[in-house]
Amino acid sequence: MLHFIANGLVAVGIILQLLALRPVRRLITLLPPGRPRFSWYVLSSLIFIFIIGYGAYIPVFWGSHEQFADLVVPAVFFLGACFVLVVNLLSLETARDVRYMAVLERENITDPVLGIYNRRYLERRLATEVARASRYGMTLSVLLIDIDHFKRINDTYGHPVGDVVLRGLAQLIVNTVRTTDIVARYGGEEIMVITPSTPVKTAAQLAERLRKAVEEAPLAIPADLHRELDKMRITVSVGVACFGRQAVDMKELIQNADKAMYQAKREGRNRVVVGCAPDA
Ligand SMILES: Nc1nc2c(ncn2[C@@H]2O[C@H](COP(=O)(O)OP(=O)(O)OP(=O)(O)O)[C@@H](O)[C@H]2O)c(=O)[nH]1
Repeated sequence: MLHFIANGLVAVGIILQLLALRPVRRLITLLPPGRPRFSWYVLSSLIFIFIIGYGAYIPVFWGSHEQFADLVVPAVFFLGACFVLVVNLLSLETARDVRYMAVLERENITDPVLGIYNRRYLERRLATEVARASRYGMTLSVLLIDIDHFKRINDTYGHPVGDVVLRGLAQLIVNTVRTTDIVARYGGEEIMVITPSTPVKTAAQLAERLRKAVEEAPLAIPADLHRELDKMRITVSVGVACFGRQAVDMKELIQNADKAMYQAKREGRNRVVVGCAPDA
């Protein structure tokens, strides 16, 4: 009887270890290549070695379980296998939760139409950048970009085409600015670019480069949205503002960018207006 229990515990331990390999395999597919993934490969190799060890135990100690104390080792083997299985299942569940939370967090800060950061993130990030610029005496500029006569596009071709144009513009801006710049939707058809550690002269040059890039690169319109229209030319008006004497906080920075952008509209659109002194 003892002999049966001992070998039974070890045999179930083998099955549990084999089952424990499944969550490890799934976990590995969730992880990007790198050290954690490699570590899980190492762990699955260790489980293989355990399985071989368990398998070897049965024939080696066959018939040697005569008293109750002889069950200690098989019991430890069994509990060890339970432990490995539970840890692997929990690790998989945790990895899935973390991944899900990362997706939620990304969705929470992303505009669903434009695919860039949303207003919530913009405000949080701008507050951080203003605090950093103020604390370390660094330069900080923002660009407010608004599509000219966007209402006409919506009215003529419909809102879905308007959405595609907005998305195309957002992508063009993301591709034109530095990776350290932050591109976010400020409002309806307004996009803001935060350019940390950037003096007004450089920000103005970037604004002009963006304006020109938009003017020169017609945005593609998918055939299923509009049969006759495959490309759309748009222009933008850009307001530039900088942190410093004329804007001592986030509110003033946004106000100045807004004022400069509306001045660009008044002056005929498709232009850049810099709303701060050249030495800022
Ligand atoms: N398709 C689409 N349109 C939007 C979205 N958000 C705002 N709009 C539209 O953007 C247009 C903004 O129009 P206006 O503020 O009058 O400005 P405009 O026609 O661009 O003219 P100017 O800015 O003066 O050059 C409105 O028609 C809004 O409905 C959006 O997410 N998708």
